[in-house]
Parts: sequence; structure tokens; C-alpha cells
Amino acid sequence: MASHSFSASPPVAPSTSSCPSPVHVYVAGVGDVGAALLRQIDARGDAGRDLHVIGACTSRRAAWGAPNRDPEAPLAGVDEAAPPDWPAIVDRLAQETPRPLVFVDATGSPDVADYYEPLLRAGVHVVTPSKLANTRSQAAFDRLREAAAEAGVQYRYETTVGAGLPVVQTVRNLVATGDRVRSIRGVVSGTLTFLFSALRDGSSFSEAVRAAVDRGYAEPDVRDDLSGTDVARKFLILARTAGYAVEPTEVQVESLVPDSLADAPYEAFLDRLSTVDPYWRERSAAAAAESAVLQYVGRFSPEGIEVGVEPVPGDTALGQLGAQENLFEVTTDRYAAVPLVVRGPGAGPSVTAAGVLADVLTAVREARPPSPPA
Ligand SMILES: NC(=O)C1=CN([C@@H]2O[C@H](COP(=O)(O)OP(=O)(O)OC[C@H]3O[C@@H](n4cnc5c(N)ncnc54)[C@H](OP(=O)(O)O)[C@@H]3O)[C@@H](O)[C@H]2O)C=CC1
Ligand SMILES: N[C@@H](CC=O)C(=O)O
Repeated sequence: MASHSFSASPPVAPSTSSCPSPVHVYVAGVGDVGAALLRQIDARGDAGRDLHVIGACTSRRAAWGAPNRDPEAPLAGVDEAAPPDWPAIVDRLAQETPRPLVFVDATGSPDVADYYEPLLRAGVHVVTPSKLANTRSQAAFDRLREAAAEAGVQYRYETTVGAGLPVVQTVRNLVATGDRVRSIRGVVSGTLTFLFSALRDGSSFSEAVRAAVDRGYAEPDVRDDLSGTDVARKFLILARTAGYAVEPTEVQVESLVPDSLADAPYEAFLDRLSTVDPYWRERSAAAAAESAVLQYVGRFSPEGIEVGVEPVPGDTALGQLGAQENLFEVTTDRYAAVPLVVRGPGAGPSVTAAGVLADVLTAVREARPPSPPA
């Protein structure tokens, strides 16, 4: 038998080396995901020299220049630290910054999402984990994709669904190769899977919500997770990526936010959430008595999108999800008898940042020349 020797050297990180000049990257939002992204770019070491972070901001500080290498304080001590002046930032990126340039939006802010189209039209790649720009009207979604195609740049949003899991690209590949998505079923909120799993383990609803926030699984406002909005947005993005035209108003959503707290200020909302602890303890116990577990399940078919809480049998794949796991089952013309399944952790700063970084590298590798005018 031939013998093989294995090298102990670390794997070489894929680089954008086909590209002669360094890739400039602007990171908007240095919260859970943005900070993890900066750490991962830094950790690429020599392989990472092809990525040059030229600026970053939070809602209170904006800075040009390479961020501080201290991962805990990436914006500390850099020049021009001041709240972001978005029109000025976008002008500078659109008109003065050398290409290739990737704008990463890790803010979750609707104001920042408004700038994707002008940035794309100015020849800037846009990579985003934020679902906001993709879940406005169908026409707005189409415009972003057209802007990217016309400018010959990439608009990549893999991490809007399933964080670092390959879900959006899988759906894109199915469509690009002539398959037709017939339906998608899934548990697609890391926060809600974690929440129901914690309830089964004896936590109260309100404690589990705080733990999901502390672990960085939740949206910047956790009510977006609890209201089902985050799951509805993910299904809207998947349906649109699969080629279906769907408006947000067409999605049927069940909310876990008590009506009495819907309009409460954020901290008051978190403080008073314990009022629903008994309700969720009983609902979880009732499911367990039927050998089932609660999951927040979404379903897409050409007839529509519905998302809500369901008791699912505990001995099924959906019933066995725990921690911050997601599971997507995609049924297509080719995957008809048995669906294509993607499963794994679907939330959290490090897996999300890794997906964003992969999108940055792919954006530059796959950039195409602009399409000729019609
Ligand atoms: N966490 C996760 O597991 C996942 C998150 N995502 C998405 O990633 C995005 C970021 O999430 P996450 O990192 O958890 O959120 P955080 O709340 O931890 O961070 C948000 C960051 O954006 C900054 N910010 C907010 N508004 C603005 C603005 N108008 N201009 C500049 N900066 C702004 C905040 O600054 P400040 O602190 O000053 O307010 C903060 O630095 C969201 O869109 C989320 O949906 C996607 C997949 C998974
Ligand atoms: N808040 C989301 C994060 C990813 O989109 C979740 O919990 O799944």
C-alpha cells in the first residue's frame, strides 16, 4: 500500500490573487458581526494582504484608515472619529476610492440600505448580511440586481439567510442550472431555535431571550426575531432568489411578541417579557406531552409564504434541532422525491462574519465587465 504523508502546515486561505491590486473594503457597522469580520480579516495574516480595510463606522463613530488592530476597539484612536456623515461617505466611496472596492453593510440600518443602489451604480461591490434592502418591494429588489448587473459589480447577500450556511447560493445554482424550486420548508431562525430549546431545558422564555441576545444570535432589535419578521424576511429573500415575485404584505406571520408589549420602549419590553413566561412554559410542556417540540417553521410554495410556531414530532430532523441550528428543505423538479437539505448553525457572529468574508472574496473573483447598454 502506498504511504502518504500529511503536512501539518495550515491550509492556505483562498485569496483574490487573480486580482492585481488590493481589494479595498469599507465596513459599516462594527457590532457583533462587523467586529468578528474585522478580526477574521486580520487573522488571515499574509493571505489577507489582498484585502485592505479602508474605513469603518458605527452609529456614533466613523473613521477612514485601517482600523485599530485591537479587536475590542477597532475604531479607537483612528483619525476623523465622529458620527458617520453618510452622504459624504458614499460620495467618497463612489468617486474617490480606488477599485476594486467592497462595501460591507453590517449595520442592520434601513438608512444604510438606501445607499446600496448608488454604490452599485458607482461600481462598488456590495456585500450584506442585512435583510432590509432585499425585503422592500419586489421592484426595489429587482432594481438592486439590475444595478449590479449594469455596473458589472456583485451584490451578494448569502448571510441574510442561514448566516454562513450555503443557502442563497444553493438556490441561485438550482435556478441557474434550469431547475425550478417548488417549495421550501425550514426552521430558519437561530434565535427562535435556541429559545425553544432553552425552554425545553427549563429556562424561562424571558431568560432565554436575553441569553440569545447576549450570544449575538438576535437581530439588533430582538423584537424582529420574536415577531417572526426576521423569518418572514428570510423566506421572502429565498422566494425572490428562486425567481418568484412576492410582496412583503403577502407573507402570513405569527408573532411571539405580546400585544401589550408591542409598543413598549426596548428596555421596558425586555423587563416585562417575564409576563409571558407561564404561557410559554405551558405551551412547551403541552408539546412535550405529545412527544413533540415547538419550532418556528416557515413554508414557501408558489401559493404563498407562511411562518409560525408549530409542534413538530420530536423524532424528526426538525424536532431534533437545538442550539442556534437552522434546517432548510428545498423541493425542486430535480429534488422532487427527496428534498435538498442544508442544516447547521444559522446565527452567531463568527459564522456570519465568515459568510460575509466569503462573499467579499467571491465578489471580487466573480466580478464581470459591465453589461453593454440596451
Ligand atoms: N448576529 C447574527 O447572527 C446575524 C446578523 N445578521 C445581520 O447582520 C447585521 C448586523 O447584526 P449584528 O452585528 O448582530 O448587530 P449589532 O447590533 O451587534 O451591530 C450593529 C452595528 O451597526 C452600527 N450601526 C447601526 N446603525 C448604524 C448607522 N446608521 N450607521 C452606522 N452604523 C450603524 C451599530 O453601531 P452602534 O453600536 O453605535 O449602535 C453597530 O456597530 C444585521 O443586519 C443582522 O440582521 C445576519 C445574519 C446573522
Ligand atoms: N437573528 C437572526 C440572525 C440571522 O439572520 C437569527 O436568529 O437567525
